[in-house]
Amino acid sequence: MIQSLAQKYNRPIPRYTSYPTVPYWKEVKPNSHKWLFHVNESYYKQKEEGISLYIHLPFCESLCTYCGCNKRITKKHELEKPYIEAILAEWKLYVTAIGGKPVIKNLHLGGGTPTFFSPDTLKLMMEGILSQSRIAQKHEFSFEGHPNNTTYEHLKVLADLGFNRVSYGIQDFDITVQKAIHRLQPIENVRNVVKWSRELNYSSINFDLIYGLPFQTEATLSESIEKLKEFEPERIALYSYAHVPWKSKSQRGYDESNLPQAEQKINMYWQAKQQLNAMGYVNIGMDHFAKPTDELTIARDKGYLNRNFMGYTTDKNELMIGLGCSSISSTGKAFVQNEKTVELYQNSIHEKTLPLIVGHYSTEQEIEVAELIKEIICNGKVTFQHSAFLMNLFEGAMDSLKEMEQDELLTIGNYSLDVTTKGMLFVRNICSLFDPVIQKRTSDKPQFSQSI
Ligand SMILES: C=Cc1c2[nH]c(c1C)Cc1[nH]c(c(CCC(=O)O)c1C)Cc1[nH]c(c(C)c1CCC(=O)O)Cc1[nH]c(c(C)c1C=C)C2
Ligand SMILES: C[C@H]1O[C@@H](n2cnc3c(N)ncnc32)[C@H](O)[C@@H]1O
Ligand code: MET
Ligand code: SF4
Repeated sequence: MIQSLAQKYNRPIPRYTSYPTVPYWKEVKPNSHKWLFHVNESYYKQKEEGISLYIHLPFCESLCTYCGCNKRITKKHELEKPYIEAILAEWKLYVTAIGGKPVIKNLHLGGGTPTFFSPDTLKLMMEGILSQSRIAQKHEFSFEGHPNNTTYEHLKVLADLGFNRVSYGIQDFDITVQKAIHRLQPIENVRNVVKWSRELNYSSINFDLIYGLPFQTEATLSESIEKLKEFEPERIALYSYAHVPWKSKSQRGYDESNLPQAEQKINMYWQAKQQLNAMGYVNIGMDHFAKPTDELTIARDKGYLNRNFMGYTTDKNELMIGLGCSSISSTGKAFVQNEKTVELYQNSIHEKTLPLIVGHYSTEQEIEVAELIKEIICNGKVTFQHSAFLMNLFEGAMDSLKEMEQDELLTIGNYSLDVTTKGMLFVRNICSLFDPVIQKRTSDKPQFSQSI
């Protein structure tokens, strides 16, 4: 049954970390005055609660061949200083435009590999950021650590600066898979970083895992999940491998016959889900798991689970400022993305101009669709009764919805939908029914990963 569903629904579909999705944004080289006007407007609405800050730190010493992130592979640590100087200069441009020290509620260092940077450089960067900000009382500061190069000093320096969450890229414990993805990562390294994180009182540890990597099977994935038991991470992101060789050149080296296909991926996910549930983890959205006491589970239960460019979050802030190359900023209805390469990013900052390459200002209808998609992908439950426009969308999708109901992916109510547990695996397909852009899409040009 689930096998035939794989064939039927496996299509290129966005991951819906925003709506509209980046390839469909309309503004090329957005005007920074107009963007900053939107930032100010959004900032004043949430001046007291605080904003989210994302800082992209792109360098990695070694290339993992599956990687779809924006990164620069290098061993030149002399690149660290000029990069953080640009980050601080970019923050200053925002602080000047806002005209005061913004309160920061959520802060995330992503990558690339933040722990490529020395603890001293990270400290310098964070002190620079925080000297021009106020930290919200109940703040969440997190970073992505690579188990192979995160040191006790990194964890200590960041904990002293207010960091209380850490996410480790695990991907897979299996040695054959690790060889195939060019990422040898002894479990001993994971033991060390987890032990230090606990000693330093990080309140939440996340593990990133991927299913669908070369040579993975249900059996190897099951063993890897067994292995993570000893670490008791509060959260687990179990991502579906996004095969996008037109975008990530290193993926072109994969022999596609070694990659698990859609049906096998579904089986892998399903088995991993059962295993994680048996260990006490709760499903959150399409690819996250969390302990019942974790804030992510509480957010889901209380209905404030959110989704942004980093995936699922508990973050309620409307304004998210992204610093660094390729970073995305959003006010909820206006979006911009920065220059993608380190050089173009730094050049623009040296000229004291925001390095904006694309952007988008949503129409009222796009905001309605964005809210709808967020409800479906976060809560698996949605009503269309808010407006005639949404009711129309619902009616227009009726044939496909009925088919999905027959496939037990959802149940249809009175202008409402409920996604089933099985349907959560196909939630990108469900969302895409209400995405006019995808419905109308005719181009053969590859743009998104397959939905499974
Ligand atoms: C936690 C780190 C981040 C991950 N992704 C992003 C960050 C900061 C940012 C990001 N991810 C994507 C985009 C493009 C816009 C969009 O589709 O909404 C941005 C700016 C999507 C994306 N991410 C990956 C790929 C291959 C794509 C392309 C879209 C697709 O076809 O799926 C790789 C990847 N990065 C992260 C994850 C979890 C992931 C793949 C599952 C983390
Ligand atoms: C930030 C996280 O993004 C995930 N990640 C990076 N590249 C990919 C990809 N192509 N497919 C799925 N997940 C990916 C890794 O799990 C990493 O830890
Ligand atoms: N680069 C780190 C790792 O692979 C963080 C996650 S990937 C952006 O472990
Ligand atoms: S997975 Fe992490 S370490 Fe590996 S190349 Fe991507 S960003 Fe760098």
